[in-house]
Amino acid sequence: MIEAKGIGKVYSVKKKKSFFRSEKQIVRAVNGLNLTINEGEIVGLLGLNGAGKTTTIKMLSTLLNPSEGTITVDGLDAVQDAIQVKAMVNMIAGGERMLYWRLTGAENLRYFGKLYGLSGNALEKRIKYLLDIVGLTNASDTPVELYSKGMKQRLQIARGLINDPKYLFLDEPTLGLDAPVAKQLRGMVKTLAKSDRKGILLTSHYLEEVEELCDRVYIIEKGSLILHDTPENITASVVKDYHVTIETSVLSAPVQYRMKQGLIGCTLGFTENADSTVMQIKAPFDPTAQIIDLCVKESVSIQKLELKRPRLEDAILALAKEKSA
Ligand SMILES: Nc1ncnc2c1ncn2[C@@H]1O[C@H](COP(=O)(O)OP(=O)(O)OP(=O)(O)O)[C@@H](O)[C@H]1O
Repeated sequence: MIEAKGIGKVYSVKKKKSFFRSEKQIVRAVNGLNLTINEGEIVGLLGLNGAGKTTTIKMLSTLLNPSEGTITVDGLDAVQDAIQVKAMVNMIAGGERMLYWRLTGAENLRYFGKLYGLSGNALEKRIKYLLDIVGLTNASDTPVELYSKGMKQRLQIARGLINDPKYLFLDEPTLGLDAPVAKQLRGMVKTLAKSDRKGILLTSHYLEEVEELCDRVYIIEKGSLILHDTPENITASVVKDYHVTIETSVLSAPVQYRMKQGLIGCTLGFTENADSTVMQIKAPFDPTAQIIDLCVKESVSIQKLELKRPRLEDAILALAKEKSA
């Protein structure tokens, strides 16, 4: 398990006051953060730009020392035992950083493998295995500058796995990727956690991705934790309403009345068209089954039904609105 206790990071930056004078300024990027990542678990780290996500990941991956607090990785201290900890973690950033474009895919992995002390047969076997699992075997001898965005990102994943880390930090892994490529990558991330039992920390601005992948989510603002729970609980605690829009055969006034009576706790609105009625239902629970039952009972034919359930995105937007009010 990775356990961060009360971690903080303070940057000292020089700000120019005039042509001759500059002044030291303190930026508190992370402030007293507690966080855990277990094996086989995908944990999300969310926050607006500048909230402190990258700084947190850099501290967890030993690239930066915390100014305060402690980080342990399976009981080892990330500062005192940094060499052992480095071998157990790795980071994959989205976009096109951290790869050498003139080198081929295999050459990139060879370079990074050597940085982790791998060599000879063991390194070649690892490169072959990784290129295979990310589907780049046929492109292994092609320079990375000729790769598509999706291929580069798959190579990034292979690079992040070169030292077979137990814990992986993914900073915006699907940034700028087309929907099918992003979906394929999400599948890979799930397999890494659920089959290979790696502990994963993920930052992403795509909240649907976070909702799909993450077991737990930390939301930070200005370096401090504001919420920590499962995506389902966060959504349920902030957004209460389900919205159903249903288009049916024309509903007479008595049927509309019985619908209102039957859907206890729901708010209903009706719009009459020439040959159909559109019902809009708002409810603090998913009312779909009840609506269908009522339609069957009243011999009403359903032409279209659309359910909008509360989403993590709605919850985050509501939280942001609450904070700025
Ligand atoms: N090297 C640095 N020197 C000084 N200040 C920094 C440095 N790196 C980050 N900061 C500041 O620390 C704060 C947190 O930045 P950080 O990059 O960790 O946030 P983030 O949540 O990853 O943001 P984004 O989503 O934009 O990547 C910001 O105010 C940023 O300007």
